[in-house]
Amino acid sequence: MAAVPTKDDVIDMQFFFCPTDGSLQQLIRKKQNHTASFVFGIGSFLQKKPKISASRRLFLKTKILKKASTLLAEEKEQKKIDRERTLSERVPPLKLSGLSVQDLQILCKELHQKIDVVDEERYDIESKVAKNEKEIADLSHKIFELKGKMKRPALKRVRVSADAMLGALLGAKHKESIDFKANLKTVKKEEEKKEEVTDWRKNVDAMSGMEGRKKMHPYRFFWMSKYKLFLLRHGEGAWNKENRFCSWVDQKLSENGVVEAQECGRLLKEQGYQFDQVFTSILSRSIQTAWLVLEAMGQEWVPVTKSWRINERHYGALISLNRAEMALNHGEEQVKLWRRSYDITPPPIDESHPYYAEIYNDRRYSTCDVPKEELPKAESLKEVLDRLLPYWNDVIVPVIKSGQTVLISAHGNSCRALLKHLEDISETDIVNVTLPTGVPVLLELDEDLRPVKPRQLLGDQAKIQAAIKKVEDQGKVNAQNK
Ligand SMILES: O=C(O)[C@H](O)COP(=O)(O)O
Repeated sequence: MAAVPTKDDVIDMQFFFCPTDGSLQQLIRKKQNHTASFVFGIGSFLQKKPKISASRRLFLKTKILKKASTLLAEEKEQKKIDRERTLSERVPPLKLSGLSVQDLQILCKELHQKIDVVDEERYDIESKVAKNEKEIADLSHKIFELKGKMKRPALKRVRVSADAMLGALLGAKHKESIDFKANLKTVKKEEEKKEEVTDWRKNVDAMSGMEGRKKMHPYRFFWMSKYKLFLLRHGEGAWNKENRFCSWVDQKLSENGVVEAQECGRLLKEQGYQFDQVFTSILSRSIQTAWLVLEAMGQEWVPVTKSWRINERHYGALISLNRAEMALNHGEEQVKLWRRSYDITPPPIDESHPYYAEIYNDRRYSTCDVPKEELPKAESLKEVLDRLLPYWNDVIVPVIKSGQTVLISAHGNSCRALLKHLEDISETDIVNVTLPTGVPVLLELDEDLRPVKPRQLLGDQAKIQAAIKKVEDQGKVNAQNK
């Protein structure tokens, strides 16, 4: 029995800790009725006690996670038992004793025929699934391109009969025969029909609710890339290598990090990019990365502006701790919550923390646009975005809109926060965004700074995927501290 929940389960559990977000709770209840209602109950309980201290809340959350994990494991075990029981009912063991050679041959033939039929059905289903998946991917891509760029027509209430509702919920499937070839034909018919009605470009005004008002410029449907923006997570830092939460501790780049930054600069140069302004945090690893990139590009003269608002997320009391050890002590799911959730703030740093004095006595934090006492003591990703947005809007946006190409040499989580804002990523989906070190992210934006296409991580895609996985795995118990 698996004691540790799967990735999906973990995501489910993250939702439990957003008791103010009704839609997420519903999703959980749909997925894991039993566990969800248990945790939901405690979540509501927590909500009713706003004065609860952060450490107490953390303690309770950890307990809840453990309980939820046990319940999930029990559910899984139960499902396994049910599956085995169903299989033994439906597939009785073969009785071979007393059969002649001829009987055995006939039985073999029959079994082969059955296998052929099942195989054929499997093949048909797989093709249908692949076709649907492709269609979903195409539609998602279209949604991505359209998101935020057209006014959605106001939805009207319509009366739908129970039959029609059932049809809408179940699709055409409930009327179809189980002849898969016939189904494939049906799919084709549906597709042809869909193409007719979804050719909305031919009827742009009606579909966008624009009749009688200012017409959209036709090019709005081929949103042009007006600005290019580059985000960069600094090269590997000394503590990335040791798998410790580094955050506001001012670690320098590791040897590998230096190479990563230089390679990033060479790649950008090869691809012919030029920067007009660079923004960094006030942490050395992001500044060092910017310098190395500009040096490799031969663009050392480009102005570099620094702000604490671009700093890495403040990991509070977690600073300097080893992620794999934390996973061992608190569970991988808890570490993932701390690292990737949107609005969970880790426990705050206090004066007893070994790095408190080093951080807050550092002269650089006396130069910030907020008094030192008001600087964060721990931050969720949401809080990172809250402190980053004013700087983005007031300082960086005007530079980009003046036509300058900007590089933001920042950190894993300050980049994630900005991506969430620019790409309008949901609180649920941002959990799955992880950036590798030293890989430039190119965003192509329209005149209102909305992305016109998906972000591009520049470089060897296989290496980038492996690097992302490595960062994700840092929060696992057996993470190698290479
Ligand atoms: O602060 C750090 O240690 C990293 O730069 C970011 O860590 P994370 O990948 O655990 O968010």
